[in-house]
Amino acid sequence: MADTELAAAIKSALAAVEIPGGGDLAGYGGLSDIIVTSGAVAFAIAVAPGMEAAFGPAREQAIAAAQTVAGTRKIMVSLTSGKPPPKAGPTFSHGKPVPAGKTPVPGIKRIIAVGSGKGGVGKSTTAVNIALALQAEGLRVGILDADLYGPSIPKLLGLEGQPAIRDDGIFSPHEAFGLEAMSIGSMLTKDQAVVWRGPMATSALRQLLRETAWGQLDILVIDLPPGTGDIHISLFQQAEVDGVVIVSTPQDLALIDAKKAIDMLPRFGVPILGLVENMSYFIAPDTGKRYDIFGSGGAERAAAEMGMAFLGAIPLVMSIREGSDSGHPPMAVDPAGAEADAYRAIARAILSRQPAPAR
Ligand SMILES: Nc1ncnc2c1ncn2[C@@H]1O[C@H](COP(=O)(O)OP(=O)(O)OP(=O)(O)O)[C@@H](O)[C@H]1O
Repeated sequence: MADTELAAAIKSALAAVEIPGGGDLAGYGGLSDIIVTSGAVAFAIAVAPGMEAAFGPAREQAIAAAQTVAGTRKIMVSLTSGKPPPKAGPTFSHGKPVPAGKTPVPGIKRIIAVGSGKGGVGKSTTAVNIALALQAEGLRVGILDADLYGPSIPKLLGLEGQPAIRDDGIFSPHEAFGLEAMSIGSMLTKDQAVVWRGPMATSALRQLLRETAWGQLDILVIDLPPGTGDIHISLFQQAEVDGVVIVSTPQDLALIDAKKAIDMLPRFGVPILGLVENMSYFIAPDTGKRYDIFGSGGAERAAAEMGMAFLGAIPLVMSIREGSDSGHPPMAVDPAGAEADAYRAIARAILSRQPAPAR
């Protein structure tokens, strides 16, 4: 079945799902487009603030109904709270038409998200150092840890304590190395497990993004969770993300995962800025000799095959691991070092594709 036919069949199946207040999901104005990829089906249900729990059963039934027609594809349904999107007509933000449901985040000119196909490839480390490298280019930069299931920004930036909350309930972000930083991780006790149900995670993301006093930022870097899921869908549907950077290691498996991760982006209208190859090669600390331990050029070839830009490669070096794991990002503590050069080159490649902040 073609993707459009499958989307239509899923929409018909959603007619069997009752929603709070009467009526069915297929006819509900808050139902987003149904996005079908080779491995997944994704859609969102916009509900009024406070109605997330009431819509929980409808979400479960929607997943079950979609699964009956979608075969082995993974079904991802998120509840987004806020005003249901208007039924017709584009809304306008900063002079540009934006798809229904997306609203700008006040004070933030551009949003760049950093994602990966799977965990452990160094996505968060790369996000932090790219944010610092963008700052080194003279931009005001913030970083939001959207990896709600495994937040690592507090460790990477050495954030201590909880963010302050103003009288009006808005978070004051942490300041670290000149970055404005927010992470759910700094609100958890050490080793506390994060168990979110989908709607809770998406509303936590909305709060972190929209109820933080970011000030005026040229760029907000968002560290996404690995893979694709509720958080990605929720973010891409509520905010205009100007581009996504995909981080991958050279191993083939990770690259296959990365391909899956990027497959869904164009369907949300989110541009892919390009691929960063992390832990690309190893420089022996004693001899300075370079070893392409996983083979070389895999990510660059994969990027070319997928028709996207190759933004650069970061070596596998002990100083990155040690500095990152102790809250001393190499880009901040050794801006003249070779590692910083690699991150700076990537930041410049990003800016060359996303020139001056336009909003
Ligand atoms: N270029 C590098 N050289 C050496 N170590 C690195 C490099 N990049 C990341 N690391 C290390 O790899 C580990 C995983 O990195 P990181 O937490 O950034 O990955 P991630 O993809 O964000 O993982 P998760 O999916 O768990 O969030 C960390 O210990 C980090 O210090």
